[in-house]
Amino acid sequence: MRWAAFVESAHANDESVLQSSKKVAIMGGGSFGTAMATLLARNKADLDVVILMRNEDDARALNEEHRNVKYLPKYSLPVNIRASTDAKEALAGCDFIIHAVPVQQSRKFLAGVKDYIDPKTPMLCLSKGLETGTCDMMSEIIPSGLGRDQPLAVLSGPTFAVELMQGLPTTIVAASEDESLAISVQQLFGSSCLRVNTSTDVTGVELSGAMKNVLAIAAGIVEGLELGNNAMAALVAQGVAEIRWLAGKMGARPETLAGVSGTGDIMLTCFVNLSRNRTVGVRLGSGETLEEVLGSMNQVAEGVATAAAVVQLAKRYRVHLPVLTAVASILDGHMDAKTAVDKIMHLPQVPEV
Ligand SMILES: NC(=O)c1ccc[n+]([C@@H]2O[C@H](COP(=O)([O-])OP(=O)(O)OC[C@H]3O[C@@H](n4cnc5c(N)ncnc54)[C@H](O)[C@@H]3O)[C@@H](O)[C@H]2O)c1
Ligand SMILES: O=P(O)(O)OC[C@H](O)CO
Repeated sequence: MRWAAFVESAHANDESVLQSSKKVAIMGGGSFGTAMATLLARNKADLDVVILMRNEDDARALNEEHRNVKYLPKYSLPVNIRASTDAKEALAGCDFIIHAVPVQQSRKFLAGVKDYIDPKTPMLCLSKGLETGTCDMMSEIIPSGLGRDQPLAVLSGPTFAVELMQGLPTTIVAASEDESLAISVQQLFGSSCLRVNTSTDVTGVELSGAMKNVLAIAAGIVEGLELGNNAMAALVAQGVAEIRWLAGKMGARPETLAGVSGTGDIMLTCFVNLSRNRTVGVRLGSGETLEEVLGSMNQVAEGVATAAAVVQLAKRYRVHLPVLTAVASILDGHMDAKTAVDKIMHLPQVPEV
């Protein structure tokens, strides 16, 4: 992560990508899709920012009231944001298409819209998680769902949607195997309230964004069980190591895991009550069932589905992940939270390495 003033960059504060862009579509009209749409619309007042929604009533409400009434009702949206339920119209002629559909629904969703997407249009993915069954990352789901390679960047970091809406200072990482695309994303989104760090470590950025959601559920469980601050700090440190062990074996770079999209997002999601994944954990630790928790939420907590994929990957890559595996066991009902803590505390005493 390089925030130093002395870092020379030929691209620093270059707004040419933003200036040449005329239309951007966002697939998925939830809280994060809406927040990132808002940043773009604020960056350029005559940019056509269209959110592709499923529900006619939600789209009409957004167009009439300039608010996302379901997910971010308190915030008024810039007038150059509009909603559409017509995928063909929304996705035609875009400079960029942003993907903000939850991970488990993405493959099917993409197969349904692929014919309306120009194969040359860069896709920018905001979704964080792993697909159950396949264990695929979004950088694998997107080409598979579209049935072709598409220019792709993934965006991940400590970025609560509501704080973006409030214009609070935020940093995100844009990762692409194509460095010039990552730089384009930086130029498109960069502003006085959003720093965009570029990276070519797609695997590192995606895996840390996906696995931190599982760790945040664990942190929430510790909170809900009232196990104290010592336990919380030890749990998160152990979880960070487990993410490093698995992601490292899968090709992630250590400096990515230590950076803003790794440690930064882990700290945010594990320690701050705005996190939906942490909230799931708090409620489970307080004695609610998973059915009760999910039944009362109208937003996605990606860590719930990703936990099972992490267990499969741990087996595939032969790494022992006691904390992340325990989360999956609690979620699938094989173990209660107190037993999981007891089991972890009775693991063999080990050297700190
Ligand atoms: N909210 C945040 O602060 C935040 C921050 C960073 C990343 N993310 C990630 O962004 C992704 C989206 O999260 P969100 O917060 O916008 O979720 P959300 O729960 O607020 O909204 C989900 C959106 O997806 C749509 N959707 C659900 N199933 C769909 C389907 N089958 N087809 C089409 N659309 C469907 C819903 O209608 C809704 O508009 C997640 O992967 C999340 O982890 C969220
Ligand atoms: O609310 P959560 O737990 O889905 O977390 C949102 C973002 O991923 C935080 O960066």
